[in-house]
Amino acid sequence: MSLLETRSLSIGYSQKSAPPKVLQKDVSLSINPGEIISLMGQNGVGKTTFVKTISGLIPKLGGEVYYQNDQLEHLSANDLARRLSIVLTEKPYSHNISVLELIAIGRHPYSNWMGVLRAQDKEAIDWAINETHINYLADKKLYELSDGQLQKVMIARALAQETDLIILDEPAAHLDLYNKIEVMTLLRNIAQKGKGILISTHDMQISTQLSDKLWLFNFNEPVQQGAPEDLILDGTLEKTLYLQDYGYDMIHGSIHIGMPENGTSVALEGPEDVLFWTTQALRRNGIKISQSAHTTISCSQREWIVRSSESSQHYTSIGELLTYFR
Ligand SMILES: Nc1ncnc2c1ncn2[C@@H]1O[C@H](COP(=O)(O)OP(=O)(O)OP(=O)(O)O)[C@@H](O)[C@H]1O
Repeated sequence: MSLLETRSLSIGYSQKSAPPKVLQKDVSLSINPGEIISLMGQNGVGKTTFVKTISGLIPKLGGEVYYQNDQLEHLSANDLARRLSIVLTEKPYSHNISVLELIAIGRHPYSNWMGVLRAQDKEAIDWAINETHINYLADKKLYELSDGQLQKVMIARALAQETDLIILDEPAAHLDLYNKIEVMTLLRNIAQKGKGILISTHDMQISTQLSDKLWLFNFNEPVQQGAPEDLILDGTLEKTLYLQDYGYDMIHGSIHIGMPENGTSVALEGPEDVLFWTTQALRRNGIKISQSAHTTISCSQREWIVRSSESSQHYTSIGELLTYFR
């Protein structure tokens, strides 16, 4: 049974004295237990609107949303909070509460009418704090946290809620690489235990390395979905994100950011890792890599030899090599 399913869902906003602004229509998608899905698309395409619509925070324009076969409209706020936890990019309303108090809010759907925490609530809170490695922050007030620390705390709050489905809007936006990898690994482990995870993101590493599936939103086009690797190889990802003009590198899943070519071209040879970084540096400086060029660079771990018909020059770093072309 799907944890979440949308059937012919239309999302967007009603407007006074004008037809509704429809951002996406006919969206039929589902998340199964154990899946991590990344929702991607350009700015303004409707990702946050989709997340808010399926969470019942804003009204849909048409179609249906189901949680384990129950229609969203038929679930009470408490029922929904036991099935779905959300980490939005918006900051919490009050910054004057402690990390522990915020995470305890995640237990609200389970605690009694006075909000008293039982042993199992405390266990869930401890588990969430341990999994996100934020023990050292537990007693701090939210206003004392950095953006990245607050982000991990918000993830811990969602984990403490112990729902089968977790939705995260840009979970790594404020995280350094180490913490991002930690959170990605954590999400993978949680998914392996049978939870479903939906991430709205612009982060190519999260979407293509972490996710089982991508949902790609585009303007005035049907939603595309599939394994990231399939959508990369058939060109769908490149097209949906409008990367064609920037030379999307399908082999490394990265973009070439460089100067316009300046008329210089070189042929390169050497070990793969050195070639990769040498290529990046040369392209950034407008130099074209062409195996038929007259100038050749032979790379090794510590030496770059530039050979042309007139000369042969030795360099011991990429930084030095670039001086040859300047
Ligand atoms: N409350 C609102 N009323 C009317 N239009 C809105 C409202 N909120 C957002 N929009 C518009 O809806 C469109 C989609 O916004 P949304 O935030 O869903 O995009 P997004 O895909 O999440 O973008 P981003 O990648 O920039 O976060 C935008 O054009 C935005 O201006």
